[in-house]
Amino acid sequence: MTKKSFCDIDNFMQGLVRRNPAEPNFHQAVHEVVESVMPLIASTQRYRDASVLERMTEPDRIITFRVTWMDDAGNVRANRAWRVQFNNSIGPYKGGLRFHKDVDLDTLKFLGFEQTFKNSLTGLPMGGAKGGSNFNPKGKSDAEVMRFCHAMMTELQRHIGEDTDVPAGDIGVGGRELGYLFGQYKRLNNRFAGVMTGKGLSFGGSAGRKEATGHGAVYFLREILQHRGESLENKTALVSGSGNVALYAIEKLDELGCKALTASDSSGFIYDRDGISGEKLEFLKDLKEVRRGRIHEYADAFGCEFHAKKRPWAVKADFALPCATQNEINESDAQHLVKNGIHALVEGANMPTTAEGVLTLQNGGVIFGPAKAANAGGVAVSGLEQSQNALRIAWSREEVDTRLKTIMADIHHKCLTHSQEVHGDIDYVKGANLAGFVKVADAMVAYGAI
Ligand SMILES: NC(=O)C1=CN([C@@H]2O[C@H](COP(=O)(O)OP(=O)(O)OC[C@H]3O[C@@H](n4cnc5c(N)ncnc54)[C@H](O)[C@@H]3O)[C@@H](O)[C@H]2O)C=CC1
Ligand SMILES: O=C(O)CCC(=O)C(=O)O
Repeated sequence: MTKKSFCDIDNFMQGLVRRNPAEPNFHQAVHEVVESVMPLIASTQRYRDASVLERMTEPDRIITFRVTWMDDAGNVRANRAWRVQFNNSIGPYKGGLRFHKDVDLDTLKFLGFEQTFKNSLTGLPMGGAKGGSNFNPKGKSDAEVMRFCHAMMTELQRHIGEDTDVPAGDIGVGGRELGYLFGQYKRLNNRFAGVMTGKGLSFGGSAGRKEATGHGAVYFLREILQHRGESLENKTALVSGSGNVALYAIEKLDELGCKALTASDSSGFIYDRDGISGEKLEFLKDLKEVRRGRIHEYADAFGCEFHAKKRPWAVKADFALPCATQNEINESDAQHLVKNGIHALVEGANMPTTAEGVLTLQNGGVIFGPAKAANAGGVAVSGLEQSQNALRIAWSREEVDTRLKTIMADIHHKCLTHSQEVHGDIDYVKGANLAGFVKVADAMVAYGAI
């Protein structure tokens, strides 16, 4: 009998789209990886024989469930939630939970798929997963969020465990939500175990986890620049978002001498020509982490520009760090960035640039740091939180930060060694995809046909 060959990208994608209709984000994420890894698969018999790509693009399991909770007015409400356990070849499933009105299976499949490669890049033993709900936290009271989280964990707890699946935060899931979720896990199971990361510092959380994704993205940018003999000092950057990733990217940029000029939320962006730093950054943290207010309040307080319903990509700067959400930089945004001479773009958010946007940036000579590599610092410190929980110890902030810097430098090095030269520059997209792929693929081959 002859064996089937799937080494044609279009053929492979047609099959994937047929099997997963109406999931454009998942198609986009897979296509980018397939383009990078297909030449390697074509030349590597053991990957072809083991059908690694077909298996890697099919989640191990998807759990769908209803979450019923009561709002403050006494109405019974129902939401849909999922956990996509994508691939546990190199470690227990690991990845965040997202609460946002637009969450659907397409979003969580693209995120779980990406997470598998990202977690592999960290060098730590973590598989890939993602979960969440179409629950909209906007405008909900603390008590409503608590009841929702408790109800969600009542089901989710059956499917997670420190050696099985370890969720964390993502959009709409921060310290408050993780506390409610972990508290309910502990109550239902009568055990205090490292089944979640991003926990509060007084109950098993790691120093530096809150800051890790934003700080890590800036460390990755610094690695890119250092490799070229350049630095962040006296430069400027555009940042989108004003949540967990954005706030700590702004903080680290400021610390390393680069002014963050912008921040945004779904209502628009602020443009502060003097840079977001000092008491202004503290105001923004309080506004977003504590008071949960809107971004225009920063402009009201400090007299800078607020652009309603706009994104910051037409402002001139040296670097861009999209840190809000997927596909927030399209082709036309990318053209603005190229026209304004942006030197490098590093993705803090997951897949914030459309496929056309990535091409435009790369063809326009912008150094492009993809999310899998650039924002891996968050999950890396989650991995360190798991290690600390398992050892029942707590490392200092300095210890965690040193390890984070080493991991980000190591990811940069892996990208370089796996990348190919395009347009006279290093292709970090190919480098990250290949480096992430090889480790997972080798483990899958070792296990045989399971
Ligand atoms: N929290 C983490 O450790 C990690 C997060 N990420 C990714 O970073 C991005 C941001 O996540 P977090 O900062 O954790 O979430 P967050 O909930 O703390 O902040 C999200 C930010 O994005 C903005 N936003 C959300 N949807 C938007 C939309 N449709 N249009 C414009 N702005 C929008 C929000 O206003 C907010 O400023 C996401 O893509 C997430 O998947 C990636 C790696 C780790
Ligand atoms: O810390 C984690 O487990 C997951 C972080 C995350 O969701 C991500 O890297 O996108």
